Amino acid sequence: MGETLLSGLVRAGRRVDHLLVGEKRPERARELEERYGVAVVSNAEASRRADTVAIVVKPQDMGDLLDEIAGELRPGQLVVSLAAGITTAFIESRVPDGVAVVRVMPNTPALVDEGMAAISPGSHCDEQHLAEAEALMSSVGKVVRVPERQQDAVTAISGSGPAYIYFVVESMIEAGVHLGLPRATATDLVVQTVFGSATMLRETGSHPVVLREQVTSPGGTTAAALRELETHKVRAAFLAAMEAARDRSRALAEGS
Ligand SMILES: NC(=O)C1=CN([C@@H]2O[C@H](COP(=O)(O)OP(=O)(O)OC[C@H]3O[C@@H](n4cnc5c(N)ncnc54)[C@H](OP(=O)(O)O)[C@@H]3O)[C@@H](O)[C@H]2O)C=CC1
Ligand SMILES: O=C(O)[C@@H]1CCC=N1
Repeated sequence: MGETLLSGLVRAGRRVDHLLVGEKRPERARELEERYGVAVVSNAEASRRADTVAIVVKPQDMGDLLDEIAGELRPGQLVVSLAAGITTAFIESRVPDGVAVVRVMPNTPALVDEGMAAISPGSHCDEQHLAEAEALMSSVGKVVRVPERQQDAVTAISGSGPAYIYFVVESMIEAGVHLGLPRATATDLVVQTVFGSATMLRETGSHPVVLREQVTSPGGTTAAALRELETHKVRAAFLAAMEAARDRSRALAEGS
């Protein structure tokens, strides 16, 4: 996710001499320097020199990382965390008083500038800090502001969401192959169908039920398929899956 954000900032025209990357593995540091022309430095140096520090380590590594950089941070600086589950209160408790913290939940379509990010302010954040975080994430897609109490649900919906869509795509391609289509044909059909459907949702603004009804001819093929999806409780499965993701996000906050 960190490289996705970095690549988006570079694509969006941020000056590479205004970006610093903290990376601990030397071979990975060289790779990032060569690929993007950015300076890769220690986490401590990046934290000392940057006005905005974006943290994109796993939630389980967050405590150690904050302990490593806390001594370099100063009041007024902005820390933007992209980690699932980790609360602004947790970060604020480990950095100097007055450091502003914004919690962000991004997603991987940021790699093609079609990301969806939700941002929430911590307790020392002013409008300027929030606007800075918004500008950062706007480089790679759409941004909404949400109260922090909604971030676990956001994580379950849009943070993990791309994986559910890929799962559906994968399942439809497999079904196409079962029905006798060449795999390449099935893949083209499914990918364009998902892309076209998403574009219709965004461009018409119509409710998905309305769009679904337009496809569903009386007594036709779609009605036959949808009845099977209901029989197999796919709607209930989606609800259970997203509750599980929300609960996992909450548990990450507790360090498990
Ligand atoms: N993947 C996704 O779709 C999304 C991820 N996120 C969040 O983004 C964060 C990263 O997730 P993801 O990219 O999937 O995970 P990855 O494991 O791919 O990336 C985490 C990176 O952090 C590096 N890292 C760990 N400790 C340090 C350290 N002390 N200093 C510098 N780098 C360090 C790791 O390096 P190494 O490999 O050497 O250990 C690794 O490259 C998580 O908090 C996740 O919740 C949020 C939304 C979506
Ligand atoms: O699976 C995860 O924990 C991360 C957070 C959201 C998407 N990926």
